[in-house]
Amino acid sequence: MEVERVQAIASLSLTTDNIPAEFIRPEKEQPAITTFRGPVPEVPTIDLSDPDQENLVRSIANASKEWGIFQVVNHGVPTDVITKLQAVGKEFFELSPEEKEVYAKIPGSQSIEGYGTQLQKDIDGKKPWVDHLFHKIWPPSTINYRFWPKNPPSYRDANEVYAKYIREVADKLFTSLSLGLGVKGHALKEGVGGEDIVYMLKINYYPPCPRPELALGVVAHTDLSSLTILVPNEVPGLQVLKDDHWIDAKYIPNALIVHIGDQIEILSNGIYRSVLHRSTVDKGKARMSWPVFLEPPAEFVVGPLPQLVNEENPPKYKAKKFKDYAYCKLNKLPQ
Ligand SMILES: O=C(O)CCC(=O)C(=O)O
Ligand SMILES: [Fe+2]
Repeated sequence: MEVERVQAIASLSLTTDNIPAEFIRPEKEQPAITTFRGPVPEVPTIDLSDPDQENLVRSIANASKEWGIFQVVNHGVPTDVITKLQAVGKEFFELSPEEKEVYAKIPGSQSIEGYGTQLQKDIDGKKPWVDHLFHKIWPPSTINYRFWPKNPPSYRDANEVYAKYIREVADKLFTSLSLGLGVKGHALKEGVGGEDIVYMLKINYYPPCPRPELALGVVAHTDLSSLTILVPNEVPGLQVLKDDHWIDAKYIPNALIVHIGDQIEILSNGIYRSVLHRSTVDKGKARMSWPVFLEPPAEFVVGPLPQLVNEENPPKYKAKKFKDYAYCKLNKLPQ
């Protein structure tokens, strides 16, 4: 069966100024109705180059407890590395449909890697306004270059360079997050797989949408990962649920957006929170984002850190292999 890409639906919709009914969210989800417009606190921004280590640890820990999301600036990834990552991803999505389909997900495969569109509708029978490309960028032994676009030719180099820098940012985050829990600096990284952590890149491509007030890009969810480190483009759209309000994360050029994922919530026994978030779409411009999901290896068991569990603080989560956790979450089964 030929899969319908949202990008193709979007080009047809441009002439009709309407979108197919399966993209119209129920009112309880429509961004025009549910986005909070009052005065709102802002997603915290953290300067990763802060020489005051204690202050850095405190800010990261507070943001992860109160928000489960923060933006980082002065993170050490050079601007041109981010610009190239964005440029080659955008060039890929601007290729012809035939050229992109070469990288399509393999039907029936267990792997999420490849170019794709969410096929199953959600409980309301609705679809998200987004296409994507998934592929691993680290460790080298896990990479399948079959899913890395050959065009543009600099795609591979741009992604390899980004992977190298983003690992340094991740290490720094894991250390601060661990120290913020009062455990050894390496505890969280080791707790999600250490050097075997899988870096899964996703590119989200949200085509322009004639009725952005009715549709959603990615619907409300928390990430399965340990951490997610995301590069957005200049079109705002990320929203987070804070104190029961959906609020916009502002676009800060060259900042990276860090999400606490489910695995860090579990390891911290609920001290850090994985953030509920979603994305909206734009009428005139394509929004894009490049999240990298830092995932434990499939067979790796994640559970609350023993250092954080005692009689007063019993474990709030079961220890589970990551693949079993992911299976239950994706199939909406109890954990
Ligand atoms: O595009 C965004 O900003 C959010 C994407 C996202 O949450 C996801 O792909 O998991
Ligand atoms: Fe997400």
